[in-house]
Formats: sequence, C-alpha cells, structure tokens
Amino acid sequence: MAGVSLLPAELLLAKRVQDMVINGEEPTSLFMSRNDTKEAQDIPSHLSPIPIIDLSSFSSSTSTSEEELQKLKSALCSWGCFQAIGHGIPCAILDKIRSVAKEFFEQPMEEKKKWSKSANPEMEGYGGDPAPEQGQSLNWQDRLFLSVYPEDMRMYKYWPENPKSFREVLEDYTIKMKMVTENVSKAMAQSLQLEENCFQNQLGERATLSARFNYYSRCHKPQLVWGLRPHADGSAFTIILQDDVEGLQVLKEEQWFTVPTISNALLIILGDQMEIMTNGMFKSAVHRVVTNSERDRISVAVFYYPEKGKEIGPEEGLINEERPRLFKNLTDYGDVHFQHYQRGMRALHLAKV
Ligand SMILES: O=C(O)CCC(=O)C(=O)O
Ligand SMILES: [Fe+2]
Repeated sequence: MAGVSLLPAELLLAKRVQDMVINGEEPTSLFMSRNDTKEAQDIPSHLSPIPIIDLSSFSSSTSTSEEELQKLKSALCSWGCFQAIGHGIPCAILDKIRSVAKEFFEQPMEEKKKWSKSANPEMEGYGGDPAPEQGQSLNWQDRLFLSVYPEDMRMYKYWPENPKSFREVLEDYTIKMKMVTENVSKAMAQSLQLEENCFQNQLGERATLSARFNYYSRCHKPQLVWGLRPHADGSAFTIILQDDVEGLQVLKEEQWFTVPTISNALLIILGDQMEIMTNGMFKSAVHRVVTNSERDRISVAVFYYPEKGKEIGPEEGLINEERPRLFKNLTDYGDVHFQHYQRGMRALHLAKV
C-alpha cells in the first residue's frame, strides 16, 4: 500500500493486538489493507462444500476402497484441502489443546511476555508476525510459534509454563500430529497410485513439525482488516484445528469459501511443497482469515515441512509425456516462501522449470 510507513520492528513487537483491543484502541492504518470491492463474493460456511473425508477408511488394517481414494484425490486436485474426520485423535485431546491455548492467551501480558520471541525476524515464541516489508499490512493477530518435532529441535525457553499442563498437552498433541502426517501422506500417495511411503521418504526422517497458536481478537473494522492476509502455506501440508468461531476462508475458482467449524475435524490444507511433489496434480490452497466484531477466535496450525537441507521434487511416477515435469527439485523452499510472504507474494513460480 502506497504511503504506509512502518513502525520500527521493536515497537511492533512490543504492542500486541489483544492489548490494543483491551485498551479500546482502533486498528491503525498499518492494519488496513482489506478492500473487497473488486473481489469475489464470500460464500458462507453452510454453502461451502469443502470435502469431508473419513481417514479411518485409509487405516492399514482394512483395504481401502477405490471410491474413498478417488474422493481424496478429487478433493486435493480441486480444493487443495479437506476436513478430516475419523483421524483417531480423541475429542478430549482436541479440547485440551484448544483449552491450553485459550488459557495461555487469556493471561496477563506480563506472563505471556516471558515467552516472547527475542528479535525480529526470529520466528519462535510469543508475539506478532515478524514485521513485514515496507508497504505490507499487519495481521490482526497474535501468535505463539513453537518447533515441536523432532524433539531435539524444541526450544523450551519459548514453551509456556502456564497453564501448568501446557507442555504436556502440546507434547501429546505432537505425537498425534505425527501420526496424522504419516496416515495422510500414505493415503495421498495411494490415491495417486504411488508407493505409499514416497512423500515421507522425500520429506526425510527428520521432517519437521511446528505449531502456531493463532489468536484473532475481535475487531471493530472487519471490512478493512485481515486476521491473516491471503497466502498459501510453504509447508508440504498444514493441519488446522479451529475453535467454534468461523474466520478461515479458502479460495477456489475466484470465490472465498468459509470453512465450517466442526468440533472434531482437522482441516488438512496443502502447501506449495505438496503441489511440487505431485508435479502440480494436487493444489496448494490459497487461504485467509477474516476478522469479526463480536468474538475472539483461536486456531492451532501444525506445519509439516521437509527436513532441513533435504531435496524434494516431483515424483517420477507423475512425470510423463502428457504431464511433463512442471517443477524443479529444490531444498529449503520454506525460506524463499517466507521472504516472498513478507512482500505479499507467492513463491511457487520460482520452483517452475
Ligand atoms: O487460523 C486459521 O484458521 C488459519 C491459520 C493459517 O492459515 C496459518 O497459520 O498459516
Ligand atoms: Fe496458512
């Protein structure tokens, strides 16, 4: 946006959106970039046909029906996302992670600040998005970002000690998320008639998981302010747990579909690296979060990335005469993805041959 100047990073990091709301402050121009006039219409959640897929039908003990595999493939080719049910995670565990997230953000600022990220552009810890580049607006959001897997990559200095059960609950949730990444990666491979471990092999034994707890405070100017600006993730895929407040929207054929909140579902959303590995068969879904003036919203996003330094590229089985290779092999795509996100751009074109 022309004419918008940025505050120094320290000032931005010192000021949390949640505090602004509590103090009755209005969003400043730094937060305002939403302008829907030229844009496609939003589709409300009750009219959003985002596919719902029962992952229990892909468990290794039963033979998966062709129909289920087709349904998964079609969801990922056309939407780049689906709502996963039957994922094997007890509701109590989903409720626990939502509840420690809520308790964490509802604490006084002095407590939360103990876990603040130290310096821009450091990612881990409590704070806002790293200050974006000149001209990019800020998200109406606070977050807590933590590496959770492999275990030796955890930086416990950023893991809250309050609420008391936070660490234990996140450790349990990580184990469950690891299981979901394995099951989903296998099912995706099968749906494309590939060897079931192919994506996991590409991502490496030390493929990483990081958890981002997002807190979107209510906002008096929802028509002007993004909870999270439109973007595609740089991950292979991301697993999103929502609470009961809507806000997440997915782009398909120039329409923004609101993702329904289903209490026991996990939204699996593909990132650019899965589009690359499937040679463009599966789509990385562009998504955004809108704000509302009534209620605060919390989500927990777990990002599944390749191991640092591991080369990934299109599966050989998906390259042929009709579908020539669309993408190069590359390493650490997440870094270039992030630099582009900071400038309000996508990076996927850089991966094209
Ligand atoms: O809050 C959400 O539902 C989505 C979060 C998201 O897209 C992200 O953290 O990348
Ligand atoms: Fe995202």
